[in-house]
Amino acid sequence: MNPTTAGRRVLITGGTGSFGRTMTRRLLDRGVGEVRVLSRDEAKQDEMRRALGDARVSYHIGDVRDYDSVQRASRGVDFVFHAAALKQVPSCEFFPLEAVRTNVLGSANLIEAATRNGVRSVVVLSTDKAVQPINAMGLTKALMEKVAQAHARRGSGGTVVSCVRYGNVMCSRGSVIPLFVEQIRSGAMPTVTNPAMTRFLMSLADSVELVEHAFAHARPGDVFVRKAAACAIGDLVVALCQLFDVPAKYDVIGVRHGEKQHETLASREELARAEDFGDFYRVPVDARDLNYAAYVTEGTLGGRPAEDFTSANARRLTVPEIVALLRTLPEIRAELALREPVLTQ
Ligand SMILES: O=c1ccn([C@@H]2O[C@H](COP(=O)(O)OP(=O)(O)O[C@H]3O[C@H](CO)[C@H](O)[C@H](O)[C@H]3O)[C@@H](O)[C@H]2O)c(=O)[nH]1
Repeated sequence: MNPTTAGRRVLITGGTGSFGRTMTRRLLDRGVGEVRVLSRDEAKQDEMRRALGDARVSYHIGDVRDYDSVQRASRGVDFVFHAAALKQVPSCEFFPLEAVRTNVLGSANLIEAATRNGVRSVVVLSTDKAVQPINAMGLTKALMEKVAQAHARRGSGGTVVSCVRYGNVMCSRGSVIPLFVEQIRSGAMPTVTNPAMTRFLMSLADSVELVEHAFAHARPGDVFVRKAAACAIGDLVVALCQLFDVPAKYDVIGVRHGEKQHETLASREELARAEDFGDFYRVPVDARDLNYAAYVTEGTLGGRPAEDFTSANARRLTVPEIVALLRTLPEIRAELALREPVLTQ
């Protein structure tokens, strides 16, 4: 990625979020010409502006729901990382149309504007919840992927649009690890929905690496999936309790709206046509055209479908492995340093 973004102009939608801030720093380190941050919240932009203090970053207030916002923000841009989304599962359950507006229509706006503005590559951030979705967040992210793939099938006029699918990004805003840490810090019992529930775990650095991989290798309509490891939520909370040296106890509160027991990063149908990159899968778009006979009466011989790739059958992290992983996270290291400086040495 290094040689190609140097001196270039990059737009990050949802740029003040965890991903956006990390990606911006990375791009600045690599000599990017300009990073445009597009987001709705001026306070977060101001905070980011003061934290970075770099004139190569410009801040644009706007909303991907509004075509004019993304049209203006993507003008003259070489590459786009599309991270703007409604991504909290419970809130999307209550406001599904809001999720449609941001995740589906907003993404369609962005792809259209980027194509018209001659952007070379757009990487769209998706989630494991988009596979065999059961909640509004996952359903809208699945449709977002479909919009990206339909764009690829139409012939993209030089703009390569690809998707990456993450699992849970550890310590991202509003996610469970910061909540558990806060509960442990305040002496409250961690609240566990279901200890046997499993999730793929990724660090922010892993997620940025996946986007960079997509950026470097994408063909139109590709979906990139990292072969992430998973953990049981009960093990995650036990690992945190060990790390902070408190008794491993928690309250079981029951599953929230729209939650799955296990997540799926790639379906067996996708895996049957996926290309194995070692740490990643590349799932190419099904590029057959609308010649119905080809797949209604004639069909295509495909490979034998593999199993789905799920957080239940992925490599399961043990408690000591989760402890080791948590220790690598800057947020956890900072928290440990406050409590017991010796632990971080
Ligand atoms: O008080 C709580 C809250 C959550 N959980 C559990 O912890 C796990 C992780 O919950 P998060 O809220 O951190 O994450 P979700 O899996 O619900 O969804 C998250 O991961 C997604 C990717 O799969 C998206 O990134 C999404 O934006 C983000 O909220 C889940 O099994 C959940 O049931 C608890 O045990 N106790």
